[in-house]
Amino acid sequence: MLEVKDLFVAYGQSEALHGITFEGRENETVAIMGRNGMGKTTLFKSLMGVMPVKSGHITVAGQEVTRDESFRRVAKGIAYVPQGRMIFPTLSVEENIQTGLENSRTRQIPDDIYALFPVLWDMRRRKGGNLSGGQQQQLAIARALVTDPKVLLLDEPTEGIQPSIIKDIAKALNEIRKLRKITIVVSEQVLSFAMDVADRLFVIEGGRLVHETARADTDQDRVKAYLSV
Ligand SMILES: Nc1ncnc2c1ncn2[C@@H]1O[C@H](COP(=O)(O)OP(=O)(O)OP(=O)(O)O)[C@@H](O)[C@H]1O
Repeated sequence: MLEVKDLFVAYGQSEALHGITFEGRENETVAIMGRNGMGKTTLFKSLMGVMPVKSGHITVAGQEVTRDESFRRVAKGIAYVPQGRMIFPTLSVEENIQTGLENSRTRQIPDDIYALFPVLWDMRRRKGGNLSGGQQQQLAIARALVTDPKVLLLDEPTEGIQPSIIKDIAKALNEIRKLRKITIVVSEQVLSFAMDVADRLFVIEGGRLVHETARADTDQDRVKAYLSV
């Protein structure tokens, strides 16, 4: 569903990704694990078209998106939940979700969104900025989902979120995949969360994927060693 082939990305003269290749299959969740500064955010920004690609290819459901602007990628089926969530603090929860519907014919929020995140229904008139970190994360996921993506990208969804809520987010991601059979790609530093949601795990280090493992075969100590400084 998502194919990434030999991706090179640079900040000016400084190359940050040195040939990333992986795929996310239909109805599969993959986790990209790595410490701060290893290239997770750069990878997600280049998948979403926020950062240009130097060379390589990105395809979604067989369609090339490598040189597309972000809004075209959304139309072709990618949705993005950025690091730090980036919700609109002064808009209501409902309005925040509707910003995801900007290019669709209806402003109607599909019922299954509130079924996935009942707390957002309870809070639909509140300002986004008044929600807790975990609720804002759910809001950011809801906003991404209304575009009906084939591929959902989440950059460090557990960052700054308390452990009990991390479990709720894992549950929601598993539910989303079950209902929609989409591809989910999540970047993470929390191994227990990745083990809860991902079918396959990759480790990124210094802008390269250095380790790949299926969940069932995961040597957790080995992955932890990559994640510790
Ligand atoms: N705006 C920038 N200009 C130059 N170099 C950058 C810039 N942003 C990131 N980098 C470099 O690119 C590399 C990858 O950074 P990136 O932010 O993708 O890492 P990350 O794994 O997402 O870390 P974090 O968890 O802190 O977001 C790092 O070496 C970083 O210093």
